[in-house]
Amino acid sequence: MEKTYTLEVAGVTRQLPIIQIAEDLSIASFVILGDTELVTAAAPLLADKLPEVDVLITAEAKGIPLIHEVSRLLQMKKYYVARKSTKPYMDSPLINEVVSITTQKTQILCLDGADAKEIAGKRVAIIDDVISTGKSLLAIEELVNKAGGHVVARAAILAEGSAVEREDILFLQELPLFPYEKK
Ligand SMILES: O=P(O)(O)OC[C@H]1O[C@H](OP(=O)(O)OP(=O)(O)O)[C@H](O)[C@@H]1O
Ligand SMILES: Nc1ncnc2[nH]cnc12
Repeated sequence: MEKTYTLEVAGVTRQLPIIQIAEDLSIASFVILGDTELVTAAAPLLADKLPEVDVLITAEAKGIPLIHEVSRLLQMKKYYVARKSTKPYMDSPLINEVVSITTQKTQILCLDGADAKEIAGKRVAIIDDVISTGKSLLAIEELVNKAGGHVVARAAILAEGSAVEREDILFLQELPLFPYEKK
């Protein structure tokens, strides 16, 4: 039978499948895409924790439903998404490399130049579903800095592994890593 981890967050319980991602490491897979109940339960709690900010930004893909709901609750008319590929409709995108705990090949993060212009000089909150190694967070922060914005908050539903020790992030719940778990 599949091993699972019971996550309780924002009054919602989920059985997360434990998935091996490296020879010596498994994670409890947390996928909020499609999970309306969890996103709508977690977003107001995160929104309450945020300081005053001008704009919100996330990275494609799993942060998108969350940032949408947080933005809606804060009555912000727009949010920003750093994409994982460039598109022909982007105007001079800013590009950075990103490696996350689940990354299997080099990925990029890019911010449309038109969005970058709007972020310049703004107080920015980075929103994500989970912060683990912090590399995705850092890659987004570097893009915001390149755009001339100032990151004033870093928020996620979950802090995974050693991220729970960070004092510069806001989060609702901890998620353990599973080193040397055998299937
Ligand atoms: O702290 P880190 O180790 O960087 O991990 C956190 C990142 O990993 C996940 O995205 P993932 O890379 O799995 O991409 P996806 O959202 O496109 O599925 C998550 O949405 C975060 O952005
Ligand atoms: N536990 C997790 N599940 C899915 N994606 C992740 N990215 C970082 N940690 C993750």
